[in-house]
Amino acid sequence: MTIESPIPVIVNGAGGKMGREVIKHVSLSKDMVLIGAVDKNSNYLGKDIGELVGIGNLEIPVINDLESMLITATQEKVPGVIVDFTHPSNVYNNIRTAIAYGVRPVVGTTGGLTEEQLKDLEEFSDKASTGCLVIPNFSIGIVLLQKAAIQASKYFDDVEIVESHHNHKVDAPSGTAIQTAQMLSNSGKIYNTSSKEETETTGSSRGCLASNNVNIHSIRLPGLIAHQEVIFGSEGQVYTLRHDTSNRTCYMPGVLLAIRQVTQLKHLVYGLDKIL
Ligand SMILES: NC(=O)C1=CN([C@@H]2O[C@H](COP(=O)(O)OP(=O)(O)OC[C@H]3O[C@@H](n4cnc5c(N)ncnc54)[C@H](OP(=O)(O)O)[C@@H]3O)[C@@H](O)[C@H]2O)C=CC1
Ligand SMILES: O=C(O)C1=N[C@H](C(=O)O)C[C@H](O)C1
Repeated sequence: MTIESPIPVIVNGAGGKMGREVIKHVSLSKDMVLIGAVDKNSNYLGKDIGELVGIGNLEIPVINDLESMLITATQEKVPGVIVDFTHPSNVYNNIRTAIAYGVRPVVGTTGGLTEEQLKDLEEFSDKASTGCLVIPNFSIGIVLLQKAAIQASKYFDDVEIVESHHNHKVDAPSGTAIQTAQMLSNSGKIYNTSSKEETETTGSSRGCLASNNVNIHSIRLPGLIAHQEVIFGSEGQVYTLRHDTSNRTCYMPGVLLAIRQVTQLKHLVYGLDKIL
């Protein structure tokens, strides 16, 4: 019987809301070993990440130097994985740098990749034969909502998305809403053509127009975590699909699955639905 080495995992954005959950769950997973915690927030630098997230000393200080962490990962027996929950402004560079070092990225950060950048990363990952997962939403509930929305879109020609998040979110619309609109558009259908030509008295009252004319509306309020409604309408009826996040642990089964799956991949995959 061969005993497989645990997957070495680095968490980037380790001190943030998502990073802290990932640290806890990776530390509890027998087939993974946490080797590093990166965060640029100076409040966390030098502190032990285990102490910071409340699970006891792990002897892993938070550092700000991503590249030196990636070099450390290359010295491990098996290829490492880096989980990124940071900020839209740096995510493209983080992914490229990780792939260049042969460390597989699992990316949850939203709002930071243009279509061109995603395409470039696809090519780069392919050339390097290094797996990469870019996942706008790690919850199973959203995957199921999106599947139901694709079904419903065969019968409804009018649809709008309302996404609501906590007021610390920096990107709008949410990555999940953009992905949902893209999924609804894969059929080629152009939505909402029945609406009258409109005048917006105050700017953007009708939200933004995403793929194939799907409107997305973004709400930001304290007290919210992450919520999405996909609302279909036709003559005499409204059909609403809704997902609510009450706790960030809902993302963790998806994150752990992604860490395991990315080690088996040699190219970039977009979306949790593709690896379930
Ligand atoms: N895919 C999914 O299922 C989910 C995705 N997300 C996405 O994940 C991202 C993070 O969310 P969340 O944890 O709530 O955000 P937080 O702001 O709570 O955490 C992000 C952390 O990363 C740090 N950071 C910012 N820039 C860098 C950098 N260049 N290098 C290293 N660390 C950095 C931040 O520091 P500082 O405080 O100084 O900015 C902070 O400590 C967002 O894009 C969000 O939309 C969130 C939930 C689920
Ligand atoms: O910032 C968040 O919180 C979330 N971001 C992701 C997104 O933009 O879709 C996923 C989830 O909605 C939570």
